[in-house]
Formats: sequence, C-alpha cells, structure tokens
Amino acid sequence: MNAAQPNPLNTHLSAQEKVEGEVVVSIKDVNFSYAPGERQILMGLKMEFRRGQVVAVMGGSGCGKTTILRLIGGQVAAQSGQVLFEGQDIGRMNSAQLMQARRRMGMLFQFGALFTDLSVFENVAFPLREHTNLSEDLLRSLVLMKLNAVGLRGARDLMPSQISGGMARRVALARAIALDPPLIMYDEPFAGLDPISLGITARLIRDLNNALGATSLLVTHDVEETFEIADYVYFIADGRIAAEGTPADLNRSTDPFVRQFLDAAPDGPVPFHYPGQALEDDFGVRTS
Ligand SMILES: Nc1ncnc2c1ncn2[C@@H]1O[C@H](COP(=O)(O)OP(=O)(O)OP(=O)(O)O)[C@@H](O)[C@H]1O
Repeated sequence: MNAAQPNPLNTHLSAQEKVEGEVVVSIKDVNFSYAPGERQILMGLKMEFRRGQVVAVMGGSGCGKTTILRLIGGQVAAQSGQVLFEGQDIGRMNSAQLMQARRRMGMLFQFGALFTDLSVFENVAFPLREHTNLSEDLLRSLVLMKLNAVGLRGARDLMPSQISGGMARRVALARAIALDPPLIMYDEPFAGLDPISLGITARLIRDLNNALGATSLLVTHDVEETFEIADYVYFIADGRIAAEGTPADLNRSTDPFVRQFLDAAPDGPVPFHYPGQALEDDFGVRTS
C-alpha cells in the first residue's frame, strides 16, 4: 500500500505505534539513583505497560514506586537503561519533545491536589486552556463531558473547599483525563479516602481506562481495590521486581514476599526491624 492510499483502519496509528505494537511504556534495564554515589533506588528494572491495561505498581514505602512515575514523566533521568514512551526514549528527549510527550500523559498526583482558587469547572478546564486553543464553546462541552464521566457535572460551579475529599479526587481524575491521554498515571489514588469513595474511585479508574482505550499505571498500597481492577501487578522490593503477574496468579502465589504483602504480615522477607545492632548489645545484656 502506498502513501496515497492510507489504510482507513490504521489512520489513527502513528508509524511508531505500528512498529511497537501494544506496548505504551517500556522500561528497559533501568538503574537509577538520585545523585552520584548515593543509594541505588532502582536496579536493572524491566517493566512493560500495554495499551488497554490497568497496571499496578506496589511495594513498601520508599521502594521506588513514585520514582518510576518520575522516570516516565521525564522529571528524572536514568543513569543507564531506557524508558520508552510510545517507542521514544524519554531520557533522550529535548525539552520541546518532553513537553509534547507529557501532553499525552495524564497525571493524578498523591492526594490529587486541586487549585483551591479555581472552581471545579476551571480545574478541569486548566490543562485544556494550557495546551490547546479550543473555542470557549468546545472547551465547555469537553469539560462537562469529563465531569459527567466522573458523575460531577452538577458540581461544576462549586469551589474545592465546598466538596468532599472523595469528590475532589474525582475532579482530579477528570482533570487528569482532560486531554484524552493514552497514558494515565495515578500516584496513590486511594490515599485518605473512605471505603465508599475508594470503591468509586477504583471503578472509575477502570471504566475511564476502558472508555479511553488508554493505559493506566497505578502506584498504590491498597491490595483489595487494586486487585479488583488491575490486569497486571508488579511488586517492587529493594529496587527490583520482587514478583509480577495477574491478580489471580499472585493470589495463588506461595512466594514468601507476595504472601507477606497480600496477607499484611508484619514480618517476613521484608523485616519489621530496621537493620541495627543486636538487641543484646543495645541493652547491654549480652552474656557471651
Ligand atoms: N528527590 C530525592 N532526592 C533523594 N532521594 C529521594 C528523592 N525522592 C525520593 N528519594 C528517595 O528514594 C527512595 C524511593 O522514593 P519513592 O518516592 O520513589 O518511593 P515510594 O515507593 O513511592 O514510597 P512511598 O510509598 O512511601 O510513597 C526513598 O528512599 C526516598 O527517600
């Protein structure tokens, strides 16, 4: 087929997407530390995030989950290895290319902070005003569609101080998808939510991902909700993948790390005690 006869079924796919197939983000052998000579946060990390999937990244506090989001968003760069977004190496992009790439990534930050001096409507309109030149009419329709998708069209004129935490999270979700990004990254989307809002937010993440045909990457500690909606889960420990698989695979796993995490056991491969002197030495009761 020549260029004059485009395949109508493929016109929405870039050449790169055709080459890369289904993988939206690929992390290849990434090593990362925040400064030269400092502790390695990620070591030989390999991950893939595919179109249409909700993928969760889980693990204990400080294991490097948010750092993975920062690498994909290009806020930090790996010392070695590659982070590919739609086939392009994020670490080698100039600032204009990075801006372009970030427009195609929706981000819901920890606690989904809204701009407190902007209405619900203007919070969702913000990325559209920043990144597009849409007419006011079109912008209004898009914002209302996004708010409708999260069940908050009727709350458009309220200020953030007038809505609950669960509603605020949903507004932040609507803002994250305002530009119809192919990749949506959520950092602790369930933090601080009551059980009902938590369930609603989890369902929305799944439904919005399906409706947009996007890829969602979820950094979270909430096993139950995450396992309800995720297609695939990575467990990180000590800068590496400790376990990975579908929720069903992981639920069946007998791996001690997976069991400790899923059964919320205080001790196991991840020790309860921070490394230190022996108890006997600290209390001066060593006998030999
Ligand atoms: N800007 C920074 N400079 C130096 N070290 C940092 C920086 N940001 C994070 N770290 C360290 O890197 C490690 C990984 O941090 P990261 O925020 O990725 O962990 P996390 O798994 O998201 O943790 P949590 O679940 O507690 O949010 C931590 O030990 C943290 O102290």
